[in-house]
Formats: sequence, C-alpha cells, structure tokens
Amino acid sequence: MDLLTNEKNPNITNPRKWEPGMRVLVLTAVSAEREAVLRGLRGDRRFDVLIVGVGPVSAAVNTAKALVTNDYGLVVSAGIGGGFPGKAEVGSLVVANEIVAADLGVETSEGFSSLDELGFGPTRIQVDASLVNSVVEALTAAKFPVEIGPVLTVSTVTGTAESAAELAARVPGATAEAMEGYGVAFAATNDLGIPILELRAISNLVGPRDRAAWRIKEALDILESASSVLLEVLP
Ligand SMILES: O=C(O)c1cccc(C(=O)CC[C@H]2O[C@@H](n3cnc4c(=O)[nH]cnc43)[C@H](O)[C@@H]2O)c1
Repeated sequence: MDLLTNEKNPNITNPRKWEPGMRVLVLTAVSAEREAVLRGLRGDRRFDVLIVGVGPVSAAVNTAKALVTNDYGLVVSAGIGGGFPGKAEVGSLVVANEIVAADLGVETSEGFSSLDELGFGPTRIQVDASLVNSVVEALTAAKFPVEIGPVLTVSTVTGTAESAAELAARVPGATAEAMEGYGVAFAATNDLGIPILELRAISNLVGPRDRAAWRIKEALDILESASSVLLEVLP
C-alpha cells in the first residue's frame, strides 16, 4: 500500500434517497442567513436550521455534530455566495449540481493540482440530479432567476480577476463560490450517504474585492423567498 494513499475519502457515497416526509437539516454560516431561511420556512417543523460557522472546517465539524443526534433525509448548505461573471448575476440563485473543494490541492510550477489528481481525492461531490431538477423547476416556476452549476468551496474569498479566471479554468462551468458547501456535503455524504443540496443567493460577483458592491440584504431577501419554495419541493 502506498503510505500516502488516503483510504478514507473513497467512502463518499450517496446511496440513500430523499423520500417525502423525511426531516431536512439546513446549515447556514451565520445568523443573518439562518434568520432568512427560517422566515422562508415559516416555522415548518420538518426543518431544522442551524449555524455551522464560516469556512469548510467549521461547517464540516458542526454538520457532523448535528447529524449525530437526529436522523435527516436531506442536508442543505444554504447562504449567500459569489457568482462567477457571465454565469450567475447578483440577485440570482444558484443550485449546485456539484460541490467542489476548489482550493484543496498543491501548487506546482505548472499550476494547481487537485487532491484528486494526486490520488488523495475526491474533491468533488455530485448532487442528485433529480433533487436539483425538482428544486430548479419549482424556483423557475416561482419566477426566480436560477442557475445550475458547480459551486466552489474556498477557504479564501477570491479577490482578483486573475484568481477568478484561474478558478473558472480549474473547474469548467464554475457558477458560484462560497466557503461551506464542501464541508457540509462531506459530513453528510461520507459514510452516512445522506443526500445533499447547496443553494446560494448571489450577493456579489467573484473577482476584484469591492465590498461596497456587495448586495447582502438583497441576497438575504432572495434566500428567504427561495426557502419558502423548498416547502413545496420537499413535501
Ligand atoms: O471582504 C471583506 O471584507 C469581508 C469581510 C467579512 C466577511 C467576508 C466574507 O466574504 C463572508 C463570507 C461568507 O459569505 C459567503 N460568501 C459570499 N460571497 C462569497 C464569495 O464571493 N466568495 C466566498 N464566499 C462568499 C461565504 O460562504 C461565507 O459564509 C468578506
């Protein structure tokens, strides 16, 4: 056996299926996001909405803790996020079809190599296509501007056009960026096989840092409205 082979990661599986009536765990990074989701869910008792903190490590640890005590049929990472230019506008919603740990790898003289390429992977978690489609159909019917695509999890918010372009080249189709999705998804899928979703309301574009351009209030309002659509999709 190669001493550096990671035998843990291949246990990421997704054998369980969401069934109507199952409990849903929604994880947000901060309380403003949690409050928005709770307003949208209008007190529906099938949903628990918890704060896991900012960043993938905090998100993974706190999601894993929450999954010890309750049985959930679906885990949702929800919050605001950055949209890749030309892929997701500010004020739109992004539903992940794939959740990608986009900066988990090594830097080489030829550029970035992901853990997958080094044999330590995977760094990408697929989302069940039928779940994605039913959420997107319901959001579209409710007239939300919605995009489907890979949502990147990063430990550092992208702050230059060069870094944004590098990430977009690294993950073809990259649609949004946030900091928690992969941590939440890893905790839910690894060994437990609980289906996952990631939903991001776009507050800013991925690229040069421009704090004044962030539309956090608008994104939280959209997150609230989108959460009420989850009530219909997840009966
Ligand atoms: O730029 C700043 O000064 C700054 C100060 C405090 C917090 C931030 C954040 O980026 C909060 C990250 C938080 O929000 C999500 N998020 C929203 N937009 C993005 C993005 O473009 N790239 C990554 N994460 C984003 C993220 O999931 C965190 O929960 C900045």
